[in-house]
This record gives sequence, structure tokens and C-alpha cells, in this order.
Amino acid sequence: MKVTIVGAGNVGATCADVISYRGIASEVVLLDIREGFAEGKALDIMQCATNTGFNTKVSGVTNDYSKTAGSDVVVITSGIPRKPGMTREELIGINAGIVKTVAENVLKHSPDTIIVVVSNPMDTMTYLALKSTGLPKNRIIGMGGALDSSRFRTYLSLALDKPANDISAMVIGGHGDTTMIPLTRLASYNGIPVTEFLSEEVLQKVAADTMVGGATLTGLLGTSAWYAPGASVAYLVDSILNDQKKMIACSVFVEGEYGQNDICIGVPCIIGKNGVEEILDIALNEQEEALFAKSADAVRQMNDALKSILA
Ligand SMILES: NC(=O)C1=CN([C@@H]2O[C@H](COP(=O)(O)OP(=O)(O)OC[C@H]3O[C@@H](n4cnc5c(N)ncnc54)[C@H](O)[C@@H]3O)[C@@H](O)[C@H]2O)C=CC1
Ligand SMILES: O=C([O-])CC(=O)C(=O)O
Repeated sequence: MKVTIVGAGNVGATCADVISYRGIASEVVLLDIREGFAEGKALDIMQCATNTGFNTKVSGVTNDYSKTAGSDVVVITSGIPRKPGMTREELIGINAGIVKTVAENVLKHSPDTIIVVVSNPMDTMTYLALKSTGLPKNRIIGMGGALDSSRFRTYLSLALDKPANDISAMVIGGHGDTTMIPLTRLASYNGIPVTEFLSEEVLQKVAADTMVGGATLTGLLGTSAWYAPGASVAYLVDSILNDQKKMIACSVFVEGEYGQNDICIGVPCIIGKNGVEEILDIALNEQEEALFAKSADAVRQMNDALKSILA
């Protein structure tokens, strides 16, 4: 099973590292435009093999898409990250052109691949990849909800002082500081609603911290995060390649689900060997419905901005 990761920067290289040491794929190709950069990252990761005990073949190439041929999954992380004080949406001008070109290039060599879009603003870049390639909607998946949900679970675990893996919780909606929706009502500690243990005030603080999770790290690090993003992509790729059919919140094209059409936005999906195998259209309460509609409007506005950028 072969995975190509376009963009060998912080997120791309971390993702390659996790995919390798967890043995998720037999082959990983890193591709970057920076001369020698992907080659260097790949060699560095390969030299972990004897100490961490994996057999994945990792290679790097400079802009040579022929080496990506026959990839089962292609992850797009190419583009610029935000700096402190910026929103993800501000990256649209540069990243749109990069994502469009990259998606077209990878398909020339891997016509049957499933594309995972990571570059920001992710929901808009996913929509762009879908529209510009014309691929069926099950084969274009935006990664955001997996990361936002892991941040939500982390903040819940800190508030509860219990292990994050004992906590089940999900974030839906857009992957933006103001558009994501942590579903506090449905969060549980091993099946027990977290509302049994946490006050409404604490839950609201957890939700607020989750929403600005990426911005907080960008402020601390000077560029956006990579360990949790890379691991989240690997988790998603694992579910595709190994047909795990995990339920993961992903940005996918909706046709009527959650009352929305013609956008890519975070919703709970079953992810398996065919990519998006099912969208779970669960009932939201009135307040969540209103938040989802507002989030969808914001995502739609960014999609509209694409038209002038790509014109
Ligand atoms: N969806 C999500 O949850 C997350 C999204 N991101 C986004 O992922 C993107 C990458 O972030 P980082 O890895 O931190 O940035 P980075 O700057 O470390 O890496 C980006 C890489 O893309 C390469 N690149 C640029 N144009 C390219 C092209 N045309 N072809 C091939 N490679 C190209 C650059 O040379 C660089 O090595 C950003 O847009 C960031 O906002 C980051 C974290 C989470
Ligand atoms: O915050 C950013 O710009 C990168 C990202 O999407 C995240 O870490 O959630």
C-alpha cells in the first residue's frame, strides 16, 4: 500500500513519520518543491527504521510526480501555514493555486487514488480539489475534524483529570477558529455524559479552548502545529488503507445532509477503503443546528472567494 504526501514540511514529514513507525503503509513517497528537502526528510525518517522497528520504504522527490505513480492515498499538505495573529482563511490566496495544481498533478499518475486535503483553509481547499478534479465525492476527504476532536478530547481529559483515550467526543462544522462546533452535549467519559462531572461553565471553556486550539499553538510556536495534525492525518489514512471503517469527522461534500448543499464541511463519516463510505446525518438540537447553519454560511463565503482568486 502506497501513500504519497505532497509537502514535506512540518505536517507532511510528521505524517510520514507516524505512518512509517506504525506500519500503516508499505511505501511512503514525500514530494516537495524545495530542492533536496523531501529527500532529506525521507532519509532521516528511514534511518529510524532499525531503532523503532518498521519496514516501510520512505523516499523523497523534488517535484517529480512520476515517482508517486500508483498511490492508494495522496495527502496534500503543500502550501503556507499561518503565523501568529493570522486566520487560516487568510492563506487562501497562496494555497488555492498550489492545491489545485498539486491535485491535478497527482491524478495524472494515480488516477484511482483517494485524496486527503490538509492545506488551509482546509474546507475550501477540499471543495477546490473536488471541483477542479471532478473526482467522485467519496474520494476527496478534508482532514480537520480528526484533529479538532483530538484537541477537544485532550481539553476534556485535562478538565476531568482522566485519560484522553477514555473520552469520546467530536467536533463538526468548519475547520476555523469561529466555525468549528465541539459537541459538548454528546461528549462522554466511557459512556457517561461528561455533564455528570463538569459544570456548564467548565464545558464552555473547554469548547472555547478547542475552537482556538490551532491559534493557541500558532501563538506559542510561531507557526502552526504539526505533531497532532500529522498524527491525525495518519489516523485517517490508516482507516482508509486498512478499511477500518472508523467514524471520523471529516470535511466532505454534502448533498442535503445537515440541511446543506454544495460545500465541503466537517460531518461524521465512516472512512474505509472507498474513502467516505457513509455520512452520518445525526439529529442536532436547535442550538447546534443554528451553529451548523452559521458555520456553513462562513464556509460558503470562502468558496465564493475562490472564484475571484482562480479567475
Ligand atoms: N487541516 C488541518 O487540520 C491542518 C492544516 N495545516 C495546514 O497544512 C499546511 C502545511 O503546514 P506545515 O506543514 O506546517 O507547513 P510547512 O511550511 O512546514 O510545509 C509546507 C511545505 O509545502 C511545500 N510546498 C509549497 N508549495 C508546494 C508545491 N507546489 N508542491 C509541493 N510542495 C510545496 C513547501 O516547500 C513546504 O515544505 C498549511 O497550509 C497549514 O495551514 C496545518 C495543520 C493542521
Ligand atoms: O492552526 C492552523 O493554522 C493549523 C491548523 O489548521 C490546526 O492546527 O488546526
